[in-house]
Amino acid sequence: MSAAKVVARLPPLPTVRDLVRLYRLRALRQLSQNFLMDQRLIDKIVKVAGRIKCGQVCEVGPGPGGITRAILNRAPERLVVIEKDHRFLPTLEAKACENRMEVIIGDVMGFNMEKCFPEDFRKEWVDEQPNVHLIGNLPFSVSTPLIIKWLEAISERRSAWSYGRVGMTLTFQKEVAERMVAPVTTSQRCRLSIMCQNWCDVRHAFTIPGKAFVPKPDVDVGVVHFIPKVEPIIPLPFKLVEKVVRSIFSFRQKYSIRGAE
Ligand SMILES: C[S@@+](CC[C@H](N)C(=O)[O-])C[C@H]1O[C@@H](n2cnc3c(N)ncnc32)[C@H](O)[C@@H]1O
Repeated sequence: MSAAKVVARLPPLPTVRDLVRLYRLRALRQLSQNFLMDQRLIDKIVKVAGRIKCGQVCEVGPGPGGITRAILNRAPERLVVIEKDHRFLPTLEAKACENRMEVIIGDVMGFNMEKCFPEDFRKEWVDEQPNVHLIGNLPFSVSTPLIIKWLEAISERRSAWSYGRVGMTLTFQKEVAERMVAPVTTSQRCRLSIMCQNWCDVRHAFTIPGKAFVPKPDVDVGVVHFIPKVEPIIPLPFKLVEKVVRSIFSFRQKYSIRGAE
């Protein structure tokens, strides 16, 4: 028998017309609905997350499920998705039926993320590295408050975060992504740079042009990868670091010192 290469045949990504037809969908601006339609870029985001096979994954804002499908293709042990817009429920549930996937319809802002990761998630550790991931093409409207909330969870080593090792692959407005990774001497250095870099190793993996989304946002998008540090640079409580950094930057701003936020 010839060793013919078996290629998994996946249905094509929904086109904008499909989306409109399937959900009678109008992208909701208030939910920052900009859908990524480029399969190559979707795969690239999931690749940045690293080793997902047999891991625990949580996706925020799956929408019609383009990234969800790319995650499922990498065979995680379990995937939990959290989506606020109930119009996506039928499509997401259809995916969930065939896979180890759970769909939660709700607001991620008020959601206790620890619920996404099971008690025994430590079983997934490989060479002392847990295979636990948080992935999301985040809604711009809540992306910065969300990362602050998750950094606080990492700093307090809460439940699934308690070992401080949940890797995060998330999207932000390109400018915000650049500020997150800004080194000390640059003008982009701000409060967010210090907060992110204190608890995580942060990398701006790549930029997605606005035109890759439907509808097209006014800005380009940066994909940022966070690996929580085992120990923070400043080993103080989150709120205290936040307060100190805030006052330093408001001082810099007041006296017009370069690099103030
Ligand atoms: C930028 S879109 C990304 C959609 C899809 N993942 C993609 O890449 O094409 C953001 C998604 O997050 C959802 N969303 C917005 N606010 C949310 C919230 N507070 N909680 C959960 N999901 C939210 C939106 O409905 C939308 O599906």
